[in-house]
Amino acid sequence: MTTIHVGGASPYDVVIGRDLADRLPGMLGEKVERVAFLYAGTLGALAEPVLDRLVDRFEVLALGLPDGEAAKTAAVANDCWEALGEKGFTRSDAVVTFGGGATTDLGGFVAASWLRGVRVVHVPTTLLAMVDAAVGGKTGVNTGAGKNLVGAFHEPAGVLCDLTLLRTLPREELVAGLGEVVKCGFIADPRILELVEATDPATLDADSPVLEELVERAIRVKAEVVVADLKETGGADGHPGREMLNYGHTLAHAIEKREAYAIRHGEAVAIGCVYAAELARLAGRLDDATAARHRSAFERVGLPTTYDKAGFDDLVGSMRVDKKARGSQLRFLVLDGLARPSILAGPSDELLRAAFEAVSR
Ligand SMILES: NC(=O)c1ccc[n+]([C@@H]2O[C@H](COP(=O)([O-])OP(=O)(O)OC[C@H]3O[C@@H](n4cnc5c(N)ncnc54)[C@H](O)[C@@H]3O)[C@@H](O)[C@H]2O)c1
Ligand SMILES: O=C(O)C(=O)C[C@@H](O)[C@H](O)[C@H](O)COP(=O)(O)O
Ligand SMILES: [Zn+2]
Repeated sequence: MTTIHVGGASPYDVVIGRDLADRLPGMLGEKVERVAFLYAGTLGALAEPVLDRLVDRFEVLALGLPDGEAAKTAAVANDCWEALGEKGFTRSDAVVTFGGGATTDLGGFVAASWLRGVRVVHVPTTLLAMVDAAVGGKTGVNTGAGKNLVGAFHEPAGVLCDLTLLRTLPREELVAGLGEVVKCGFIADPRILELVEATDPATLDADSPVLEELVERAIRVKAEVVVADLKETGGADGHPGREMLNYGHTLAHAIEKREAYAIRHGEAVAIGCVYAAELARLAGRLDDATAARHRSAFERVGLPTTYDKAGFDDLVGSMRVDKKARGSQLRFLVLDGLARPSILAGPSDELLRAAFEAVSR
């Protein structure tokens, strides 16, 4: 078992290991009386051991949520608020989330907004949620205009990454999670890329020690970044700060919207990172070999690196509501080299299009 401490004004621990359900009540603390257990509704059987531990110690309100991205709506958040209101949840009560990143984002947002903020502990059940969504306090829902446009920063009181929960995760979901892991390799920890390149991707499963190392490394990357710049206001000396975690996401979120969320987030991130690498290469900021390594690393684990050529105009429209945009200016997180994140502000239409050609099919 490994514990990664995430410092800052509201510090917490991310515990990574196996069969961790017994640790959950302790993470909630002594003062909590009632717990709202917000879980992905399709995962009832998987949630049972965790729910049992909660029922032993707390009064529990269990709310099954719609599966995946369908949970990330204002309407679902509202249903949760109404349920908490009916039970009279107070500020000394807490939320526990159990599911993938869509569940932790929605549940985190409910916790952030109920009474302006109650404790939340995340129990992520996908690789993606373990290495990314459950850590760092970004919570939120989608709107008609795009992804994650309403939300709040609300750090968890703890995160429990029980790798045994990944045993039932479909292969494509595990692969999607590797998209965010490989992203961390490019922005901050090249050892991640070496591990991915040296390992047969088929062996990366819930019981793989290499997967465990990848999980730990990706969480360390995220923890270090969010401690330095929780609210994404930027780092010192022009360093992009937390925006570095958004590598590949400008295009990724636009693709997800265009696909009505039928593409997995991690898949879209892979395409988005290859696109960002092409932008940087064509702008003369990234060498050819590192750009090519993007394509090979994401493809090696089974992720897509190309997208429908016809989508360009629609995607550019959606990218304009990306949170990194300022006024009419698009801003992209790019690399000036391996693990050297920086910002490309106001790229020309020609550059946007040329880079898109390189990822088009
Ligand atoms: N807040 C953040 O910092 C952050 C970071 C990255 C991603 N995200 C968000 O996370 C979401 C993507 O998360 P995701 O990839 O986990 O997708 P998801 O939550 O949609 O889960 C994917 C699918 O896996 C199923 N599933 C989950 N755990 C399972 C298990 N153990 N066994 C069997 N099936 C299981 C779910 O029911 C769902 O159908 C996106 O909405 C993305 O925007 C947020
Ligand atoms: O934690 C962050 O910061 C990230 O950007 C991590 C991303 O992987 C994640 O998908 C996040 O939800 C994107 O946030 P958004 O601010 O672009 O909505
Ligand atoms: Zn992401």
